[in-house]
Amino acid sequence: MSTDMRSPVRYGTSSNQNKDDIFCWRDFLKLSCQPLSDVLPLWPSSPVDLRQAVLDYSKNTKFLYLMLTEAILESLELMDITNNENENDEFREFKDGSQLIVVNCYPACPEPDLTLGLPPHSDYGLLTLLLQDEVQGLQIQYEGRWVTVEPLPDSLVVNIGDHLEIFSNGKYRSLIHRVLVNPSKSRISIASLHSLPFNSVVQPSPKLINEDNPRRYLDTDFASFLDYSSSSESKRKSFLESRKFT
Ligand SMILES: O=C(O)CCC(=O)C(=O)O
Ligand SMILES: [Fe+2]
Repeated sequence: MSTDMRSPVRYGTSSNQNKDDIFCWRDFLKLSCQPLSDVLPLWPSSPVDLRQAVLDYSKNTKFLYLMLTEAILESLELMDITNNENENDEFREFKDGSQLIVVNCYPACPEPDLTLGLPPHSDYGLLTLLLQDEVQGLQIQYEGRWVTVEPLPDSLVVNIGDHLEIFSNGKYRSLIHRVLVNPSKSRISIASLHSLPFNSVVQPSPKLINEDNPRRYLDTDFASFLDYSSSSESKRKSFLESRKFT
């Protein structure tokens, strides 16, 4: 139950149990995935098949993440995927980035109207690949309304995170979402969060900035995110809002 946000294995309750005045109805296990050789021995050894299952899952989601990343870079005209020679710096950074597997459990809640599984937030990072079970709960904010993301068997939900909004200078928008709880059923979701390497500076791609498209976001890094999260300003404004030029 480490309070250190950089700790490679963390479990806990709510969103941030050290800071939250009111707890959310959620338990979580967070497993960092790199460098694998360092972190694997730190992952829980029980149940016995957990390490192998997470390992397989992280490799397969990373593969899918890279396919999506290539398509996104191509859509931004930053990469030509028909040309294999053209492995550019952007793609290399996306590939060498960090991956975090988050297992969320939202127990059945006798008074679901009094709490949330997770409060409204956007994900820190580039992309999140989310597997939800058959119980409803996830909602996204769309045109000022909360819209339920219906669970579809054998499918993943792909969420855009703050890094991709900053990197694309606002062409891709990170998505506000929240989780409701259920009066009779518990719900489990598994999120694979993909970010740039921990030490990199996230900034709008210089190739996307020109006179018609001026830079819209400040540079940012993981340390400033952690500082912001523990500051009092974070109660009033999201991290992403704090990175926008006004
Ligand atoms: O449980 C869900 O459906 C969403 C989880 C989530 O938003 C997160 O882990 O950041
Ligand atoms: Fe999220």
